[in-house]
Amino acid sequence: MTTTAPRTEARGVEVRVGGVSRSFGPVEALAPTDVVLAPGSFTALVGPSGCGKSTLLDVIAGLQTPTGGQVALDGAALSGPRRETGIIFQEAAVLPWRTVLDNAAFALEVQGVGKAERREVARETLRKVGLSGFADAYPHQLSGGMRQRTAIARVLSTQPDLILADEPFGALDEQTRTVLGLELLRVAREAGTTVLFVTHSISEAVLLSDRVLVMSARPGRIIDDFEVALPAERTPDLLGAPEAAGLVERVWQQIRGEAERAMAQQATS
Ligand SMILES: Nc1ncnc2c1ncn2[C@@H]1O[C@H](COP(=O)(O)OP(=O)(O)OP(=O)(O)O)[C@@H](O)[C@H]1O
Repeated sequence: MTTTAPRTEARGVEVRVGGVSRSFGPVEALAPTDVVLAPGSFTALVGPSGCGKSTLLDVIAGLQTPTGGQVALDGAALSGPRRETGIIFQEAAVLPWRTVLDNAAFALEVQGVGKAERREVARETLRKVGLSGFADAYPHQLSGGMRQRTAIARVLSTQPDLILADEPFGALDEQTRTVLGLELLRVAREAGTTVLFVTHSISEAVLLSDRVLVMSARPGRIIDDFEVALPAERTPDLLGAPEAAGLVERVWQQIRGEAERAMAQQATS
């Protein structure tokens, strides 16, 4: 089973979210939110459905302009999408007509990197995600987990300083998502990348993260911030440890009322 690499010197970016809010017409998705993500940290964001998690991620990605407030990366105000930010979605973003290798190299191709160089980098990232043996395969020949690994390899090929992951393993079975989550944690730590990770699974949040942020029902705001005091080397059996089980329970207690509130909201809106 995959274990976690030791943390290296962080080369990730610092993310400073200052008073960021976002409305869609009359719908206030995100209430003014402040949060700082330390360089190289791995933070999970949990909260009830529709509370504004994806909205916050999109704002940090520069894909949505906040209604109020500002995002600063290493002190510089964010004004739109940037190539150093890698985004991983639930549905593996792979191009079916390209091989795994050329999918992994795709973002570099868009950036104008020459064929030999981008293929070399892509081979290296495929090795990191355990897909070297499938470089010449096409996505339809892969399992869902392998397709998501390909999408992750594509993001890693660009050597991002920030990875934003929006329920990246939500479509996968429990065992595969645990393996892939630990892989993502390992490669992010090796590279010192800052990660913000949205998940509906509290145990996944606890297993992978340094910190778990809990959002309220819409309009979303961060109502709790738990430090995950588990050993740096993460393995699935850690979830059985009393510290982890206790933290899962505390996060769940915090989220439960919000989930009920969100469901009541959705029933009436
Ligand atoms: N483009 C949009 N136009 C109008 N409303 C939107 C838009 N995007 C999001 N919303 C609304 O903003 C709120 C927050 O949505 P968001 O997708 O950020 O929530 P979420 O926490 O990521 O949800 P889930 O966990 O179900 O994926 C929801 O009420 C949603 O309907």
